[in-house]
Amino acid sequence: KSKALRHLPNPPSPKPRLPFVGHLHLLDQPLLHHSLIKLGERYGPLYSLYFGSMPTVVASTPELFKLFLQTHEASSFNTRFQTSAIRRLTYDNSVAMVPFAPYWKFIRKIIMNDLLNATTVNKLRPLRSQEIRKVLKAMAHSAESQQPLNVTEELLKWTNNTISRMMLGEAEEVRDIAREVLKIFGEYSLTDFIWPLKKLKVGQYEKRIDEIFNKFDPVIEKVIKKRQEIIKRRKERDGELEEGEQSVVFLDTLLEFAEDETMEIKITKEQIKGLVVDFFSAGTDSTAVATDWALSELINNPRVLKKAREEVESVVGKDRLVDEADIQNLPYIRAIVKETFRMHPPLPVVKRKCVQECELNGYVIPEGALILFNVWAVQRDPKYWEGPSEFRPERFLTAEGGATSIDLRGQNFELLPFGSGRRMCPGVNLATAGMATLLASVIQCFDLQVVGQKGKLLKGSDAKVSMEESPGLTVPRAHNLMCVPLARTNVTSELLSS
Ligand code: HEM
Repeated sequence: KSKALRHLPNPPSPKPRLPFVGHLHLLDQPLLHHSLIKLGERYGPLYSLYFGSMPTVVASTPELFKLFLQTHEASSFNTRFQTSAIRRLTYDNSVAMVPFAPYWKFIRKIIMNDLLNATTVNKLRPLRSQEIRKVLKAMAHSAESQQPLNVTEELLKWTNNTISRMMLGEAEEVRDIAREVLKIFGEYSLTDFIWPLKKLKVGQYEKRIDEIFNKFDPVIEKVIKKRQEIIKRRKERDGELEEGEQSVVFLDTLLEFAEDETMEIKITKEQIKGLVVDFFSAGTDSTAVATDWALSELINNPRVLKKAREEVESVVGKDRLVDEADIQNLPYIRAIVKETFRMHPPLPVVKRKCVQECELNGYVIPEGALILFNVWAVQRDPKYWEGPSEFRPERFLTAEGGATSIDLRGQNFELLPFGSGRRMCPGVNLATAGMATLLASVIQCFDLQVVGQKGKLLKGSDAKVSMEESPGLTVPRAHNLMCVPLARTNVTSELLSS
């Protein structure tokens, strides 16, 4: 501790702290957020742990979130902690992980102004609509053949295809290898916390990282070469697009910036590759998992589904498919999205790193500490939410049916599924718009009949989906959502013939 703060304690901590593992043995639940809640019952809303040799501080009230992510963010909590898998597979250039330094500012500005800004995202609306139609088409096929559909898998394909096409102009090859990258990001690597293990490289973890890297790199190199050719040809035609060519491809934008002498920083190929991995890892599973939770809640809450369907039918009708532009007129659907993120944040524990020692609520937060914000706990806390374990979208609506002022943009500290502050998620609009459109389209076109574990259709009050969680990079439902959709509208037959 510095001299100025020496008189202050660290947040309370369990005793004893064991050699090498620190307090890791106390994480005795399969999911981190549940272990942290259990420890919080004993040590309060702000406490410290050692993950191996890594000092870790856990916070779990909106007031604390605000202190960390607003009051002290700029000076102390502006960076994240990265594992060795993330470092290697993002070419040590993940925008999500790099320190709060000129490169982060530069690339974050590009993301906000040139990639995920409203105009660019709008230009890609037809692409997103095509990808939603693919999901609906798979449902229509399943409805016709009466063969169960793995909806969870379709949703993952949907988000991977969407991000892949927006980013690279194509989907297939990169998508599969990107899934492997994500899988290893999600694995809990003890080698990163317990230093003797680092030397032993236990569990072949590092070897697998290298194998995945060696598989991923040539694929992305090939895509980059292809895009460079396309950019060259386009320049020769004075910027005119080829027949059927996508109007925006993020990779093209980035490659053009790399050639642009007037840019304040010259972005390198490694940095571009890092950003590609970032968008896959940040934007695919998270959106698919959240949508899966939402559909499951709708299946388990027929009252909510009925109300949502009434809204879609009165605003859009039955003769045309819901479009992303309709979402602004569907407040109940938007409330369903918020309620899903409240109950099932795909990242239940938001992580930051303390880069400068800091006093907070009478305690010292040490430099280098990993900070864990237990967003899941706050979003289910009866102190902040009435009937927190009930799926009730109405809580986000006024008496007149409009939206309340609580949103997902990091200003309401009791609801932070996308984080808050300077490093808040830049994909919040893209993710919520896509999710709302997909939900409204499914609600409009199908009834999802649930298939149970034994492969039989579940009927009446048995037609419920398990809400058990499973661990990973994001927190998905433990079981795949298997359904036989039942077509509700003529739009479905049009889907099959398209
Ligand atoms: C349901 C979907 C999503 C959820 C729940 C989610 C959640 C989050 C959270 C909690 C953070 C950390 C925020 C913080 O530390 O305050 C984050 C960061 C980030 N997200 Fe998302 N995200 C989602 C979708 C997306 C999408 C679609 C993209 C991009 C296409 C994206 C790109 C990023 C990036 C680049 C960062 C790092 C930002 C930085 O460090 O400056 N996310 N996201």
